[in-house]
Amino acid sequence: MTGLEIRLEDAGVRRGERWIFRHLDLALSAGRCLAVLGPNGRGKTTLIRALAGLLPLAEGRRRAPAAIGYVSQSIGDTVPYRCIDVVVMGRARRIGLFGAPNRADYRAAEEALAQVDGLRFAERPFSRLSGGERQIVMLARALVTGADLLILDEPASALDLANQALLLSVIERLRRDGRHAILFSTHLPQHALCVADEALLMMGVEEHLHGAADAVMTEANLARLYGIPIHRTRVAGQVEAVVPVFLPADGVTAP
Ligand SMILES: Nc1ncnc2c1ncn2[C@@H]1O[C@H](COP(=O)(O)OP(=O)(O)OP(=O)(O)O)[C@@H](O)[C@H]1O
Repeated sequence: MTGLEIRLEDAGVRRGERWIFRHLDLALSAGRCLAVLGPNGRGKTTLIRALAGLLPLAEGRRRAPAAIGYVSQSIGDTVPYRCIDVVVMGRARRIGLFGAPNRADYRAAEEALAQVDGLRFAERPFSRLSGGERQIVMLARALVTGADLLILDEPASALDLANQALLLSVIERLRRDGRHAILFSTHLPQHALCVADEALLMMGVEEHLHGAADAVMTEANLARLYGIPIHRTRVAGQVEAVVPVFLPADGVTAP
């Protein structure tokens, strides 16, 4: 374990006159993984940007390490570089303002791409990748920072099922090494159940349910969070899926 910790105390962020969240307390240390859940527009990205130090708090306190591996939700499609160069940019803190990346930086970038099964993208222009492919490259860029704290905004939003599994295995491996703290937002509650120790449910501007993922993500809490009936169902061994309950209006079900 390291002394790594990110912490928010009684934190609030306002957009104009409107509070996005208030009175939010959060602490995450090395070896832990926290998932942030909430419906569209509830404030997950706002919280993540505040945690990453990209948005100021209107009230409360933030304590965070200087180095953060951050993957944003929106990834520009105008970046004219090869993917390997995009990943190397994650070394900027190590390289320094006036330095140039060396062979070791490129080797580290290749290793990071290999970790996410993305080596095949290395020479391709980032701007010509699909949304999911870009997400994979940006994950490699967060890994290559060497930062102990990773903050990932909906890292699975564009990933197919195999790459979702790959992402979860990367998160799980980082969590288990005891050096990293990982915080991610998601619209896929089963991802939280798979790899997160803790979950934060953003129920409302001033209501945040935070606790052990399994304990806080009850069907009742998830139903209240999303405003629809939700089932947690065991699909394989300890693995659980979380599904919305949807019945077609005409009562027809698939054969
Ligand atoms: N730059 C901005 N100026 C004003 N309001 C903003 C700005 N960015 C976001 N908001 C508002 O803040 C609220 C929270 O947005 P945020 O992007 O944090 O939600 P989210 O939970 O991440 O949503 P989603 O799941 O759809 O990505 C939304 O109502 C949004 O319209």
